[in-house]
Amino acid sequence: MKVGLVGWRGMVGSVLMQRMQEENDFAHFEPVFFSTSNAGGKAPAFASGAGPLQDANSIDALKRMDVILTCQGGDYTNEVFPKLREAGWNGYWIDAASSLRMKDDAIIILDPVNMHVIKDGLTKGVKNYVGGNCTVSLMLMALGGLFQNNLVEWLTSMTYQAASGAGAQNMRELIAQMGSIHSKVGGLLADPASAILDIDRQVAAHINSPEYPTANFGVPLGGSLIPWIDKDLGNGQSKEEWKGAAETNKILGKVAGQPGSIPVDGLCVRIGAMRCHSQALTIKLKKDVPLDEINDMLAKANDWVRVVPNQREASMKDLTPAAVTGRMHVPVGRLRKMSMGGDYLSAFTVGDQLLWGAAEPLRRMLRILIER
Ligand SMILES: NC(=O)C1=CN([C@@H]2O[C@H](COP(=O)(O)OP(=O)(O)OC[C@H]3O[C@@H](n4cnc5c(N)ncnc54)[C@H](OP(=O)(O)O)[C@@H]3O)[C@@H](O)[C@H]2O)C=CC1
Ligand SMILES: N[C@@H](CC(=O)OP(=O)(O)O)C(=O)O
Repeated sequence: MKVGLVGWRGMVGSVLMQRMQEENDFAHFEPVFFSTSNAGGKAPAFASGAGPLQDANSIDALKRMDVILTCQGGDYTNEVFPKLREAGWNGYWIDAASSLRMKDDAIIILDPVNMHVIKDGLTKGVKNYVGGNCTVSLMLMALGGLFQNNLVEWLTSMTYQAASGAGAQNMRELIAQMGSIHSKVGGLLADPASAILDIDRQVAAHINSPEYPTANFGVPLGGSLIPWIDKDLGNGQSKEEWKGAAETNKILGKVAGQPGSIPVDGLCVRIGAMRCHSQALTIKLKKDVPLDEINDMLAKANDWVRVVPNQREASMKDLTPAAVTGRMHVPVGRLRKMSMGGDYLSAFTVGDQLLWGAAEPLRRMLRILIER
């Protein structure tokens, strides 16, 4: 099987390549590396034997692939995908970008949660498989057990999303912002006798000054937060918030707003974490199920979810971006029945948005195709 890899040196692509090496994926297909900027250049060193980089904008070169896996981004997909299909290419398209997610002829892939939807799509001849929004995928990995047991009447998700979701330049900017705060008040900080309100005054003035590096986020993130992610839909909702219902339901084989669908809504916020998205969830259950049964269902749902006991020490140690960054497991904790009643469940979850939130579902889809 010839697999064309596009976007492999970007941030999502690099995480994907790392995971594919760890899982020995390259032993199972013939990789062909593409580039939008360096056609003819050398394939990456880890892919010994792969030929020179192919032109990612050449429909002729792309047409020779059985599968194309792209992390190049939505603009690339919008530009190349329609031309490729118009040219009669009938291969499998696996994509990290959101462009095709809601199309009728595309399936959103998250196999630990929706293998049945993926298998059904393959049987019906669907050729387009798209990774879900990171926040949605991570929420479903954490709460899979509740969905499997048809227990969710509705849910709200209040998010704490990392800088990585906005891209590599934004991660760099967050660090630059943190460093610039420190360099501004480093002298005062080193003096134990300095007044904290003097330090605070200088920090506040600095993060609101033109000196503070905000070219990518547009506003301060370090020392602050940004209560809006993605486009403004004009109805008070951000596009990131809209994806909650639209994508959750599509992943589960339902259609948001239609009978049988699950209402999902919330508020998406960017915070100064590097690459882990966190979410505080309020879940309205269809019935009052005892907490120990809920813990059990959640823990059994897939191999990556980890139920963290709802205790102070465990929550502070295991349920944070710092503890989860770069790791495959998806902890869920702070589980308790809320004061509104036994059918209201509170939860908090954290996940690496570049792993299960972006790269992992793609490589697993490729293995599903290879192993068919
Ligand atoms: N960031 C995220 O959290 C998520 C992103 N996605 C999707 O994945 C897409 C790609 O995102 P992301 O990986 O963050 O994008 P990047 O900007 O890191 O990479 C995209 C492309 O930029 C080119 N590029 C130019 N300069 C560099 C450089 N210095 N280092 C590496 N690559 C460079 C590469 O293309 P070339 O080699 O052809 O020059 C690369 O494939 C997004 O547009 C989005 O659709 C999906 C889920 C989450
Ligand atoms: N929007 C997400 C990242 C992302 O790329 O999402 P999507 O794949 O839905 O465009 C974030 O900013 O955290």
